[in-house]
Amino acid sequence: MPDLSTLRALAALCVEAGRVILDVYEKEAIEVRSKEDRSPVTEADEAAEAVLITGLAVLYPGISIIAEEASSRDGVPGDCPPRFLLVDPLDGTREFIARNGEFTVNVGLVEDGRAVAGCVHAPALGATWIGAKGLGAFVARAALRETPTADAWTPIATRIGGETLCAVASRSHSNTETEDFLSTLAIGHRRSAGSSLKFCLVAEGEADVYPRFGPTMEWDTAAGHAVLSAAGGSVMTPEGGAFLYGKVDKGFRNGGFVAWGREAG
Ligand SMILES: Nc1ncnc2c1ncn2[C@@H]1O[C@H](COP(=O)(O)O)[C@@H](OP(=O)(O)O)[C@H]1O
Ligand SMILES: [Mg+2]
Repeated sequence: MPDLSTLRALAALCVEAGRVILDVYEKEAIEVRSKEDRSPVTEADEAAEAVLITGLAVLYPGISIIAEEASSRDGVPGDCPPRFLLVDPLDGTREFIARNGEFTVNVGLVEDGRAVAGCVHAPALGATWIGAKGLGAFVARAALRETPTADAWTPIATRIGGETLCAVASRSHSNTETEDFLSTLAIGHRRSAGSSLKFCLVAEGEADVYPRFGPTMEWDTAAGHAVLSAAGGSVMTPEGGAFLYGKVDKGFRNGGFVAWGREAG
């Protein structure tokens, strides 16, 4: 289990990766390639992942890392230990290309199938969220490219939904299952957001529920999941079971989930 100083050091590393991303974001033209699965990738994804892999080897020596770009290059590993890190260096590549600022750097720590600690950093928003089981969740807002100081961190917590709920859903990916699910709830307000920022909106008490029935990979969700759980929320399978990590047999692919501002059960 990490302590607060390790978590802050993890945030500093994510901000460092974010600087590399902003270097590309601020260029006049962003070069975009298509990966084998036809999803977009840019030079920022690869450069940021290299920064994270180097830094994580120092912060978490000896801990296996499963990262998006390495996995799309070399394939996902055929097994994984009980404790490992999931890295998505640039979640929301479509938002990055659209230049709407809603992309994030994500590092999540998994122990025995559970997302227990994580950091989500939004380089173009200057916002960083951290959280860990037993430590709580925190946000820091700083100038772009600046590492948050130790006193910049404010505790965050989910809210108890009122009569109607605020739902948050993907800006780029939705489907009829998501709409069908939302139609079963008393939704008073809807928001869209790209990437793992949706977990952070629920973690900060700005939304109550984030349903996702479209495909995601484990590295897309572990960091945001850890922050949300530490803030008092939960992520469940659509059937109400625990949403787990290390799904080697599924190639680290997630099924659908519903993220809530309240605890499981
Ligand atoms: N068909 C698909 N298969 C697997 N993952 C998908 C997918 N379509 C979208 N995603 C995942 O959804 C993420 C974007 O989420 P959102 O729509 O909430 O912003 C993408 O992250 P990347 O941008 O890191 O590739 C990608 O991993
Ligand atoms: Mg992603």
